[in-house]
Amino acid sequence: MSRVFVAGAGSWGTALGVLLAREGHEVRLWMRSPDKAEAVAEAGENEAYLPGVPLPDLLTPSSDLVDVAGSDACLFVVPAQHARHWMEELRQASSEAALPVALCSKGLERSTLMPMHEVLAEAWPEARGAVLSGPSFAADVARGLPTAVTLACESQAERERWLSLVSAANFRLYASDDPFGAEIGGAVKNVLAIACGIAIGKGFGESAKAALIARGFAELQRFGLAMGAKQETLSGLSGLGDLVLTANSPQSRNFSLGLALGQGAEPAAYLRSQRSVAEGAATARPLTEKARAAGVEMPICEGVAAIVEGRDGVDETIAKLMNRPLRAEGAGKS
Ligand SMILES: NC(=O)C1=CN([C@@H]2O[C@H](COP(=O)(O)OP(=O)(O)OC[C@H]3O[C@@H](n4cnc5c(N)ncnc54)[C@H](OP(=O)(O)O)[C@@H]3O)[C@@H](O)[C@H]2O)C=CC1
Ligand SMILES: O=C(CO)COP(=O)(O)O
Repeated sequence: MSRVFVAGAGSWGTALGVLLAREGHEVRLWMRSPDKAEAVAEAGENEAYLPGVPLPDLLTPSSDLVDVAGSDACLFVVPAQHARHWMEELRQASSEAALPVALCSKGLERSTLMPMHEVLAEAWPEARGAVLSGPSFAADVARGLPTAVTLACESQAERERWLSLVSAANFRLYASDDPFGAEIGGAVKNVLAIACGIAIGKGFGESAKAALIARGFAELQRFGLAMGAKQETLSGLSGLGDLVLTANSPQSRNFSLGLALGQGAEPAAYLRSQRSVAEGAATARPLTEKARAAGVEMPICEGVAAIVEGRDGVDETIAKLMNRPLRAEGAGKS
């Protein structure tokens, strides 16, 4: 039995906390609001983010960051744009402990264009980072449905510890030594899922969506390889696997955002109306900036960035994509 601190009590943090507590681990599920922690404890359920899932006795909701100090490991599940601040707070609360931290958030930091493991290295340098990412809707995992994800970490010993800590009967972990590749897949697929939602929202049909998935995956690979990710990671669970899940399901917040935009919703108003996070909206611009700086073309992601930031309309963006010069297929350069 281990003591695990789960930082972030949205749907994914809650589902992971429930999973670990069902496996017999002692879980602190941290949320920033003391009132919410009290309400969740009283209800025995996180009604706002994961309704209908009873919290096991071994899971304690808490708003106290100092609980991280006595923990054996930390799962970090705070949305990407708020990650740095809370990593710094956790560092302080843990007295700069060299704690194993599995990054479970999927996005790039807008102000620095950094993936989460680079943010962690700056904000909490003593922490021993790993990445947990793959096709896994919180509600599916909480219901105990069969799921498989990637656990990526450079140290083999650390990987093995994570595998034995987080694996459960219906939650299968595959090990990888490529944390950067695992993170890239999760960040890029969210942006591509918005594009697929837009296509369905516009009524373009399944053929258009399949084309976006295939050409979007070419973008994901181009970008990932240029950044040093491994091909096998990009075409594994955390890359292709998560793209297939997210780009095909209204259960995805990113796909749903795209669906609404395709049906005419105004991006900023839609995003303001949602309690849940659609990480692709914030990641689209840093992703395309990073790609441009590396000389990598990502026309679909560029289009999504322009739409979610209100720089271009859906119809103009689609016309630009369809009128690009004809070229050979393949991940290639463009
Ligand atoms: N849901 C899923 O199926 C999966 C999600 N992920 C990833 O997990 C991460 C968390 O997403 P998810 O659990 O779905 O989140 P949800 O959309 O379910 O909930 C949003 C969470 O963000 C918190 N939050 C909002 N603003 C802040 C802030 N300023 N500081 C700290 N916390 C804040 C909210 O807390 P509050 O209530 O206090 O506002 C709430 O806990 C994302 O990166 C997502 O991509 C990964 C795999 C699966
Ligand atoms: O990352 C996810 C599933 O793997 C969840 O996707 P959404 O954030 O789009 O809901």
